[in-house]
Amino acid sequence: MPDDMARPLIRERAGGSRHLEASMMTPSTLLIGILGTGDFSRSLARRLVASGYQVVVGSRTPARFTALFPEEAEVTSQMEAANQADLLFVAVYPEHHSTLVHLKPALAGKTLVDVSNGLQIKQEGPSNAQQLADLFPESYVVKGFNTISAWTLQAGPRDGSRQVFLCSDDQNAKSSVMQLCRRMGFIPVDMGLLSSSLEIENLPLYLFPSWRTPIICALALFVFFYLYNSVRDVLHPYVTAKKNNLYKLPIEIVNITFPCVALVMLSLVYLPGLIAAFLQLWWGTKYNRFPNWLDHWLIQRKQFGLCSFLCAVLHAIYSLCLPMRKSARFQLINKAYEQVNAGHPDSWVGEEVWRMELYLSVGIMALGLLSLLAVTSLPSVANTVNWREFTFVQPQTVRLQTPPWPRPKSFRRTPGKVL
Ligand SMILES: NC(=O)C1=CN([C@@H]2O[C@H](COP(=O)(O)OP(=O)(O)OC[C@H]3O[C@@H](n4cnc5c(N)ncnc54)[C@H](OP(=O)(O)O)[C@@H]3O)[C@@H](O)[C@H]2O)C=CC1
Ligand SMILES: [Fe+3]
Repeated sequence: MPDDMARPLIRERAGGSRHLEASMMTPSTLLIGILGTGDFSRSLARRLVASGYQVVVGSRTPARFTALFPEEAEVTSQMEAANQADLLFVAVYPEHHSTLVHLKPALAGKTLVDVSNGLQIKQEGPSNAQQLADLFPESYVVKGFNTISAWTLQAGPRDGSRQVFLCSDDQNAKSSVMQLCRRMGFIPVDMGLLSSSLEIENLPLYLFPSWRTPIICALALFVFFYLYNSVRDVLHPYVTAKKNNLYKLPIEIVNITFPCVALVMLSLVYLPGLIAAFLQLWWGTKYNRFPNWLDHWLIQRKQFGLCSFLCAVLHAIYSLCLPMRKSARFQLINKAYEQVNAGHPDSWVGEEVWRMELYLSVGIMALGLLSLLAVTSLPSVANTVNWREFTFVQPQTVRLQTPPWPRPKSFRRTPGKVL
């Protein structure tokens, strides 16, 4: 039995376990074309080949780029690719779409996937996809894949961005692209008709869309509490007792401001849920739509929570670093005492204290941000690791797609027999 135990449950192909996904799929008869040989095209070709598709790439100068594509993909002229392929990705910048018009007869009746992105957010159409549809009225244009980077395509959909937003005026064309999308390991999201393409093209241009309000909120609260604490702990003692507490501004005041912000932000995580529950009780139904502001607030609860967590982490780091500051202060005061004792009344210690406070607060801030970065990048690192390589459990796709073994006799095909 030792030999049996040593044999792996899932047999590796010559190319290694990374090809497992492709090997489990039925060989596709669909020939996928890609126009353009840029970064996106190369990554897409790799992904399609790995997903079991036949790929033909159309280039203006095919000989120059053949070596950059996987062996299984054929690199040929644009016309040849347009003639051969059943479905084509247009991986060419939108300003060059018009240079493809000579392919119109070859592309008639075929599905064109427009992957292009805009350079700036557009509020009004026509979108790139609509312009492409106007250029090729006899083809079926599907908008999609523009939110997936060339890097994600190449690495495989293991990190967070797995959703592919698709839209088209032709239901069949959209369905075939959705199927292709699933086989490549992505999750298609149907966005309806081609008129939604403007929205899809704008998506990658929004920078952290759901973070804006929570970050503005956190900053506004920080400023408010910082001013309040400065007035209470620095200005008030100065006015009433002529006590100089200015040294507290860079570290101590910041340190007591963070928990205030963290607590208020945490309450902002729970508050919209309570308001929503109250509204539902008030209406007596859960089928009414919430007002827009509440809807947005509910969606951004995670970001509010993470901002609150950031403030709590910074507070913890500041608190841990306070003893460090106290010992440095002690040493400085000691030096000042020695200087005064030695007959130098104009001591430089005041300036030194300021410098020390400044360095310390900048250092602590950097430390806090770095630790937060490390914490937030952990989930994506965890996603990038291929856990299958560490487990002995067969992935579900394998169990679902391998036929039962040994097959019942009645299911076996007799070679040469016409059914
Ligand atoms: N890179 C990315 O991560 C992403 C890119 N996209 C979209 O994919 C499309 C392609 O992007 P990308 O691959 O990065 O761009 P590249 O500049 O790397 O490639 C563009 C390709 O277009 C082809 N092309 C065809 N006609 C022309 C022409 N007249 N002038 C210049 N080039 C032409 C060229 O191939 P050849 O010379 O062989 O004809 C060229 O390699 C763009 O619309 C972009 O918005 C979308 C999401 C992510
Ligand atoms: Fe505390």
